[in-house]
Amino acid sequence: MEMKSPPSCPKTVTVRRNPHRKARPTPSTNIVLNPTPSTNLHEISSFPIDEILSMQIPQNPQNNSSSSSSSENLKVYLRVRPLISAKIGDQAFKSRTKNVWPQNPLKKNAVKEKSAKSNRGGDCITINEPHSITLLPPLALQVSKRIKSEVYQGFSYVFSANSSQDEVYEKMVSPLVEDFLKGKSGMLAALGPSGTGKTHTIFGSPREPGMVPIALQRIFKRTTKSCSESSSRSFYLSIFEIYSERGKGERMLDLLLDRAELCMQQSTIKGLQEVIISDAAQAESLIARAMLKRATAVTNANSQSSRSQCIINVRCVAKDLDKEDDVLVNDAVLTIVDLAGAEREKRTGNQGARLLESNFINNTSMVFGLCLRSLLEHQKNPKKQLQKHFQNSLLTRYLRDFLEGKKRMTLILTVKSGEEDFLDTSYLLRQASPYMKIKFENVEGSSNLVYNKRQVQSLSRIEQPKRMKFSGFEACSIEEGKSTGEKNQHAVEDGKLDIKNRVSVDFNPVDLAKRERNYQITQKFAKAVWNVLKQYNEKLKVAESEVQSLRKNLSDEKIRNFELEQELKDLKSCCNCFEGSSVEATFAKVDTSLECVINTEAFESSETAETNVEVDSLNYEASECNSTPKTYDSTPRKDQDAPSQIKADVHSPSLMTSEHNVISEQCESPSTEHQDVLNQINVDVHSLSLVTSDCNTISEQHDSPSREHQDVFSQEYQVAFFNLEVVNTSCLSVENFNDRDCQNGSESNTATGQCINQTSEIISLNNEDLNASNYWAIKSNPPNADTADYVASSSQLLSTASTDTRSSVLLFPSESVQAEESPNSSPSSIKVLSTHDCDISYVPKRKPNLDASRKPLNMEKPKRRLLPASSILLRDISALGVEDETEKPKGSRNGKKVAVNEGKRTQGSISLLRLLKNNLNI
Ligand SMILES: Nc1ncnc2c1ncn2[C@@H]1O[C@H](COP(=O)(O)OP(=O)(O)OP(=O)(O)O)[C@@H](O)[C@H]1O
Repeated sequence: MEMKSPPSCPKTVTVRRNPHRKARPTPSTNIVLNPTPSTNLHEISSFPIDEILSMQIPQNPQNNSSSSSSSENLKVYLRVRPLISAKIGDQAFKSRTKNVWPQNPLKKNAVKEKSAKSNRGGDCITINEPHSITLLPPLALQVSKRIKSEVYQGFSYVFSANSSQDEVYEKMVSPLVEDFLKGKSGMLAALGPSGTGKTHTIFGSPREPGMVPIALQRIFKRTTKSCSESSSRSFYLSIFEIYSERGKGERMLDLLLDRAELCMQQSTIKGLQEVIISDAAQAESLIARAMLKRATAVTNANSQSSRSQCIINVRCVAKDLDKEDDVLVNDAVLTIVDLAGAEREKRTGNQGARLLESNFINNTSMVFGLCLRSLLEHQKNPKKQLQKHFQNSLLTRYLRDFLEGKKRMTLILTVKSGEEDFLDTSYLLRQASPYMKIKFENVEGSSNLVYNKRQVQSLSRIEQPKRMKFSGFEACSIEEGKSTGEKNQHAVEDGKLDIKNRVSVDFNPVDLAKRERNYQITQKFAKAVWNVLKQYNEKLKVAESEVQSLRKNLSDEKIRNFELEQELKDLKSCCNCFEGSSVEATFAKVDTSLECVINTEAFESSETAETNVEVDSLNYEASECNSTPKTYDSTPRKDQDAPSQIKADVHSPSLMTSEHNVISEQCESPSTEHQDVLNQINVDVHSLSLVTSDCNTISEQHDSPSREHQDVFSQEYQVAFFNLEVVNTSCLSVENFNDRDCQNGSESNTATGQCINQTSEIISLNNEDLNASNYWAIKSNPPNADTADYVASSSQLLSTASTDTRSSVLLFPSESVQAEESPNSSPSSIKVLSTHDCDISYVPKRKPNLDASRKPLNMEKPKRRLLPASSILLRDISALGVEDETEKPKGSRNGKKVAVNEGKRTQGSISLLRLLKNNLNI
């Protein structure tokens, strides 16, 4: 929308009450009429969804340690038992055969032959590197069964036949012991065929102590160095075996308590005696005595073959809380299991009860292997349920947490490298090689034994927000949490798991990492959404301010448009205004002429009297015709405001100022055609005394909409001073012109009456002081009784003043009033106060010089006829019975200015002179 400048108007006519309004600058937004996108706002960045989803959750160092432990695969070590010479083997065989069941002579010979062959043959195991071996089948098998060599790798370490016990301990058991001393529970299990050195590795011999003695020595060696640790910890030793005698079921026997029968409830063993151990020697002694109580037997594979599963527990108990490090040391158990070696009947040649024992041993080994397999499959495919094979054996039930991957476990496979051991070795390695892929998701490793209190609190806090709404992914996590919670509940019922175990059950590292990542993503997402919403909110506020400013501009433009339309109307009516102004100018000229006539006549009529009137100047300031847009008409205006100001300055020894300001306002209906007329007449009269009389008359006319034409409300005060006789005599004639249709002019009349009163007072004072005779001729048009009262009161004042001064005042009602109101009212309104010394000042009615051709609409409305005062006077005089032969009202016709010919007197003046002469007896 483009703003158009208003049309140029004449300066003398156009009054711009509402000047140009410039477009308001919109606050801080550079808003224009055609709104464009604001440039001061930065563009809202796109939502960083990719950034959020691609973020990486930094891992907690503690979690890293735990994850390292949790991601630790099952450590599987391989130890190859050295080959024993035939001699030694024979001696051993001879010595062992004493303790075994009676052997079948045929089988006995067969075993001897095979052992002799194995001793003669080479090794079937070739250690490629510390982590892999190659299993070579015997030639017979290669030929007959086309069995090829097998490579097994992935072992944590492969101990050769030359490896010492210490080397095995350092590389395999020492980490467990260290963790144990740090509070981490762990298990070491020896698994392998019979006679491959499991018992030798675990317990050893006096000359070659096994892992348990070395561990005890290392444990107490460490504790004795630090008095604080020894004083704060205590170690308990318990040894029991699971034995199946003659296939009658499994039994749990306490080896430290003379093979006392034990029972298992859930995962705990009731009645198990724990012997506190204070040093390594004591522990070794206890272990030695326990080994003597263990069930062993002589088999063809081993002269002293273990017939039971032996479990040794070394438990560390923290005495008090280390307050300095704020570390809570809990119980840690180092579990070492010496399994009974699997036996093949062909090799062992067992029969009877021993064969039943072999079944039990093989079954236990098989369950153990099944548990590990199930754990491995479960870890590969979490949807696959973890088979509860552990329920099939006391051993696996006891080692449930380990076999379910909740606790760290280490396996050592023992094998023999003889050719006759190829099948057993191959079977073991085939079964155990997948175990190396088993991962222990064991948070217990980091938090089970030694963990921070704050960590427990943080984990508890993570568990709390169950009221939060989770997505589908987290809902699955919750379901998993519930399942783990149920499991944990069982553990609580068992009374075995402590708080660290419960924590490990509820929060595995994978779930925690996922939850942490989801939480971080959700938090980032919420922050990003919040930032975007804030940006949009700011942009919305700016847009609202723009809309408001645009609305304001629109309203301003509407107003301006309306004003321009009004000005256009004013301009259209301006032409008519010029015509009206000419009419008003004519009025003014007529008045001026009349004034001159009056004054001239006054001079002439007061020939005998000493009249001294000095009129320095009569300034008639031109009437101005200003078209003011004060009134808003929908119809073209025909008459314009015609404020006229007439100033008459009359210099005299004294200054008398009479100022009459008449302000009239008309609130016109759309049908109004005439506007306000403001006439102000300032008369400055130099008189004897300084008298100032201000009369302000305000009249308002409220025209009914039905009236089509309005009369011009005008007030004119014409003042003429006549100084009569000797002393100054002031004769003030005030003529108030009111239209005949002015029905609501009470205020103006009232004000006029007040003005008259004031003037009367002034005159009365002058009369009293100066003893002068004043002749007042006040022609007014009282439309109501109020004005009449004022006139009457004024007449009274004047009458009192005129008693001494022989003055007469004539009050003339307007002709129209006389005509419309009542014909009888005119005599009543005409009061001859005095007939003595009458000096008449008359003001003829003015009649606008309206040309019918130029204003046809005004033809219907009553014209303002300005009749000469002489005609009115003659009419009044005729009412008084004064004869005037030649009198004929000679008013202005058709608005023509009455020419004032000083040399020729009008009929009115002649009649007036006659009347004055008669009254004054001149
Ligand atoms: N690494 C080794 N060095 C020297 N001798 C060993 C080694 N391993 C085993 N032996 C000897 O082999 C024989 C059998 O060992 P061991 O009893 O430990 O086998 P095992 O696996 O426990 O058999 P079983 O399962 O029947 O109990 C023992 O006499 C033992 O001394």
